[in-house]
Amino acid sequence: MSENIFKQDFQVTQKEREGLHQHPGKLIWFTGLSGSGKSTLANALEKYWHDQGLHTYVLDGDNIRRGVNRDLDFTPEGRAENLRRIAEIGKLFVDAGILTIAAFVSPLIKDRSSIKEIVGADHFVEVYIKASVETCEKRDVKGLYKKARSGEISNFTGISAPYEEPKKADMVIDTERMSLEEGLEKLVNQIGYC
Ligand SMILES: Nc1ncnc2c1ncn2[C@@H]1O[C@H](COP(=O)(O)OS(=O)(=O)O)[C@@H](OP(=O)(O)O)[C@H]1O
Ligand SMILES: Nc1ncnc2c1ncn2[C@@H]1O[C@H](COP(=O)(O)OP(=O)(O)O)[C@@H](O)[C@H]1O
Repeated sequence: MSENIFKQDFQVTQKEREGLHQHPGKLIWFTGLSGSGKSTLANALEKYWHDQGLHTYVLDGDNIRRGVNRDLDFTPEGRAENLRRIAEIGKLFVDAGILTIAAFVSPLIKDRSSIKEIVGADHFVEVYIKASVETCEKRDVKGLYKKARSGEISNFTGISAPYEEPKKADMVIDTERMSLEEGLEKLVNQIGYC
């Protein structure tokens, strides 16, 4: 099948789109436990950049799983396919010259390495949104930890499924030690673009 499919090039290139936007296309990848602060920080970062006139978009776990990836579960295979598709979607957004923030638990090192490979290291920034299981469980924003403890939800990251901490993240935002404002400031200063 794939030997009969050819890459089609178009006149307008990624570089030209980036030139028009006056910033590069990037995939800023947030990984961390449920409740660590990924969505909160993604929202704050997009709002900050958008207000500076930059071209942005957020890909978020819950939203993608309610739509394009609604057929996938939380088994290791389901998560790997979820993340593979998101990496391909992220690659398209980068090609469109957009500063894209992806907020996914993405618990396994091997899956995060594959994402980086698909998107390309030059366009990829890995950010570990760090908070302990204990803190996330205390926050329990959606009541999912309670359900995981009672066995109502299986394969729940941090409780009944693993989370592998990044060993070499480009950036770490520790939401137990930093306020939302401090986390946002660190992201903006270290990633740049404004
Ligand atoms: N079993 C299990 N484990 C982890 N998370 C669960 C699970 N079941 C449902 N949820 C909710 O789904 C959100 C995580 O989806 P992701 O696509 O980010 O997960 S993954 O990257 O494929 O591991 C996650 O969103 P966040 O809380 O925003 O992280 C949860 O709300
Ligand atoms: N420093 C912080 N940075 C981000 N969120 C924080 C911080 N401190 C507390 N929180 C709270 O933690 C919760 C994180 O929830 P959420 O952003 O939905 O996490 P995730 O998307 O990782 O599941 C929110 O209720 C948020 O207000």
